[in-house]
Amino acid sequence: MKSLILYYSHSGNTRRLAELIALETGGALLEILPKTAYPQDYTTVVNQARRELQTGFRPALKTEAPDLAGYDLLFIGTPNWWNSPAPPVAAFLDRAELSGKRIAPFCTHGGGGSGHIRRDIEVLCPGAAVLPELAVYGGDCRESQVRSWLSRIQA
Ligand SMILES: Cc1cc2nc3c(=O)[nH]c(=O)nc-3n(C[C@H](O)[C@H](O)[C@H](O)COP(=O)(O)O)c2cc1C
Repeated sequence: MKSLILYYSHSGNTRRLAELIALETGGALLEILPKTAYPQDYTTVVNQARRELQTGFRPALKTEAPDLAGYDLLFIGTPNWWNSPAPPVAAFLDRAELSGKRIAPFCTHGGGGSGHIRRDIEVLCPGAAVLPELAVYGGDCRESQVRSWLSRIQA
């Protein structure tokens, strides 16, 4: 079974989790990059993200949509931004044709868990089977946690 691990990461936590999932599954990694990087300053990015999420803004992406035809399982990773997927992830999913795919969401967060990320991904991916998510606190990802999630979702 071929899998692809797509993710956006602002400060590196979700990237590290994506890399661990790639190691455990042998799947390919693809980082979703916005054309304009988000500011590093925490308060600035928090306010920008709140505005974008309130208005449903979709940033332009540097990452081109790959051909997803050969993949049965797509891992979709995002930081928890205001309980939602980060706008670059929503922008990617908005354009992708994912009907009939299995989607495994994963996120990192600052204490709020996965918020409504899984539900938002379901709305963004009509016709896809969205599996239970993995939510990891900050950079605290452990092989054992990833392995038990992978076995739970039969990846
Ligand atoms: C714009 C923004 C909004 C955030 N909102 C939340 C939130 O609502 N709940 C939460 O638990 N953590 C929140 N966080 C913390 C991040 O989810 C957490 O630090 C995450 O691990 C960052 O992942 P990254 O390093 O891959 O960017 C927020 C962080 C940012 C920058």
